[in-house]
Amino acid sequence: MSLFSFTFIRSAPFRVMFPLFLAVQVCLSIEPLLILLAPYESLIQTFPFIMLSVVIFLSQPFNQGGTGLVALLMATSFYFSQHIFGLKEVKDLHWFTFCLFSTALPINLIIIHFLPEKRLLSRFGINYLLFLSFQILWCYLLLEQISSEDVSWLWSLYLKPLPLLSSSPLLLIMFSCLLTTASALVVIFRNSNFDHTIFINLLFSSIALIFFDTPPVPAICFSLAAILLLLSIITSSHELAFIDQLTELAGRRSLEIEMEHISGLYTIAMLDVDHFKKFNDLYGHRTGDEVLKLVAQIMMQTGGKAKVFRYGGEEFVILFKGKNSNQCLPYLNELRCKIADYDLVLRDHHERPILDKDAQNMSHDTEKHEKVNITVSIGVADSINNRTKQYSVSTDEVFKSADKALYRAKSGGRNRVSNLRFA
Ligand SMILES: Nc1nc2c(ncn2[C@@H]2O[C@H](COP(=O)(O)OP(=O)(O)OP(=O)(O)O)[C@@H](O)[C@H]2O)c(=O)[nH]1
Repeated sequence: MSLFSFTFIRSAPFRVMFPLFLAVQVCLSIEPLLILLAPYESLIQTFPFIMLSVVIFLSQPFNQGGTGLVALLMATSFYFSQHIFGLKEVKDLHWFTFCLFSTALPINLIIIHFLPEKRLLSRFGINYLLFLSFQILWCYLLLEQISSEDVSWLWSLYLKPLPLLSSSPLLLIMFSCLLTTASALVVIFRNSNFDHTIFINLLFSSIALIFFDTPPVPAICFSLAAILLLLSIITSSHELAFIDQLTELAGRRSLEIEMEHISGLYTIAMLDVDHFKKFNDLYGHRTGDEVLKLVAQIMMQTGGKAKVFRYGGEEFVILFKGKNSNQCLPYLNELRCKIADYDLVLRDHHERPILDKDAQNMSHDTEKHEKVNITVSIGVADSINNRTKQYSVSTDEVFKSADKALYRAKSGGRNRVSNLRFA
């Protein structure tokens, strides 16, 4: 996996470590940052709004409504924390309301995470915006009602800071850090785009809370969160366009782009799951999907620096650059054997929908052991013209040859690799 590939940027370690690295850099460089950014104070205060507005705007055409909602929440929180409640004398009513907002921000991020539909202009999005307005109104009314004595009482009991760490109440910092840690674990174990979005915002709002009285640190934190949100919109759009959602392999569009730029010596292998229609009919479409995922996982381990793509349906393509088809055969035979030897344990075989006559003849033993084996056929061709010995075969012709070889593997009895050089 290359350091600059989208696969690396989408990986769970990168998604957790990169924002953490930036956050640590901010914490360690506060003094130089204060000096460096002093002349640009007003720009720094405006920058989060500019970036978050860009995120809100782009979230709509890119169909990333959840990210738009989060950006709107971050912009609202930044506005209230900096322009209304922030930096007033400690322990007064404004400070208390700032604490309320600091608690509300992580809670709201979690609420957005659990919204069933995360589009800004949907029933849930609009209801959520109403709920957000209600929270602001509630804070306003509370501020009107509560007295300084009440705040002092709360302060002495619950809102004590740890001066060595921050002027913010320790309880709030702990709450925020706990949610951030939990969301980092969710990214590590599940690694969805939206988990990542929530993690970024929890992390940077926690840092902003710790350094709330050291401008421009909160503005830097909100700006970094916005920049990472933008990056997240780009990577998830790339994912939708180029990655197959079921198998998580590169999709057909990625293959087309790869083939537009390919030249010289290369080999194409087309792989097709045998009797997959019967498999679907026998065990159900959902089990069929699981099989495709499994085949994809095994294919990802193919040796010889192979690049693996889902071509469509139950067909996959393997690309070997710099190798002729003979050099690729050992890797392909190893892959074929690995798939054939894999004992697939079926969990819901009782729900099988159709038992057609041919399907009953498939090699399975599900009644006793709930185990089944699948096989694949592979057709191979390379870019060497057999007559001239030059790498002059067009990509279309290599594909046609690989397809022909696949047909030969199927008609030859399946579960085999057939090599066909273009002549
Ligand atoms: N579960 C599942 N099935 C799919 C998917 N895409 C295509 N299929 C099924 O794959 C089957 C392909 O069947 P065929 O093209 O007839 O080929 P086959 O049954 O594999 O037979 P041979 O290729 O001759 O061995 C069809 O039944 C499709 O419905 C998918 O994403 N999930």
